[in-house]
Amino acid sequence: MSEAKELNGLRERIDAVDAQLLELISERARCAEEVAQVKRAAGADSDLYRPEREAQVLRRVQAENKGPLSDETVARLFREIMSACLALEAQLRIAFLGPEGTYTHGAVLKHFGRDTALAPMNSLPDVFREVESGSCQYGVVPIENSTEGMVSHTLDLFVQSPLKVCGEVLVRIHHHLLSTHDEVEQIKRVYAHQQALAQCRRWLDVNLPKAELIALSSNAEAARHVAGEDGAAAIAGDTAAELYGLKMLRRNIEDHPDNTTRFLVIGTQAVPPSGEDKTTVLVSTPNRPGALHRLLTPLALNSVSMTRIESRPSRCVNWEYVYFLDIEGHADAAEVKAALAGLRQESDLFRILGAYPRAVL
Ligand SMILES: O=C(O)C(=O)C[C@]1(C(=O)O)C=C[C@@H](O)C=C1
Repeated sequence: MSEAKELNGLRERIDAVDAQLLELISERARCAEEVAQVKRAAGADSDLYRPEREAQVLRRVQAENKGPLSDETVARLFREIMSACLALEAQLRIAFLGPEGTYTHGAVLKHFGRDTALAPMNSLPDVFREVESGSCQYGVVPIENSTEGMVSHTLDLFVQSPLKVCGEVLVRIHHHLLSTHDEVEQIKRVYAHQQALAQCRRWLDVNLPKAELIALSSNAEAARHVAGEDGAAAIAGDTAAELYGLKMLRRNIEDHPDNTTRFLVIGTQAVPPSGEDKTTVLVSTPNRPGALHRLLTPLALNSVSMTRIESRPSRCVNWEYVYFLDIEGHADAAEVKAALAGLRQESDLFRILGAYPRAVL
């Protein structure tokens, strides 16, 4: 068979599959519209977005995937299908630390897909405020980075805010050298956020030892800047490259390849169990010997695993601290409930910040 004939045959098969896919995706979208009607009839208008259900759908398609596409790719495709289906039910507005093109913007797209309205904010307090006021239903904020540690500003904002944690997003931070030029040799100046310059220090020393390094307020700002400047490159991620139409001169130039940032989704919704969940609590204890030990004992007694503990000054009394605990399991699960009851007895301040699905993507 000639190549053209073989290609034609395969393309006919692809066309037929696409027609079926379109029919099935449309059928799925019609189901989502009906789901919205059922929710509205039950008065559950505000909770059209269901994080626990989305996590279950994504986990199921990954478990059932037989290839050749990777589990990650299949989940990403279904992420976008669900995002489009949800957009038929309601238009979500998501606040995040802007400008567009930041890694937080990347986290929003990864978690919610592309069918939401974006509300880039100038500061983390603005993100909390937008969600508290109801202008945005959800917000996405950075909470910790595997090399830089906690984002203490975010933790402090939780102490004052009534908002809940509705989800988590893990984003592998890959820094790329972006430019309008084709060759690294053409680059005389490199713009990026101070942290990104530091995280690519070794690569820059070896590959662009003579380039001037200029710190800007964000990597996205750097990408926007170089789009119009000769001899310049920015260090930024995929989202910024796409947004500003820049070429990837070199990919993954970070010195530590497994640099990951964890983001939290904040909102007003209490999320039911998804089957694989986490709970974040905020507690404080009086400052006396053995207080922290006593505080954590109920977790051990109920075989509940703590994955993280962070302390922050309480800002009410000098040398008194509040603790943020991440524990495995949903706050409604029997053993977690029992552990939290014990914890509550040992603490002055006790708040469940949220129980939410473990990150899937
Ligand atoms: O199952 C629901 O509650 C739906 O609204 C449907 C659906 C989906 O497309 O699968 C859409 C949005 C929700 O966030 C969860 C799932």
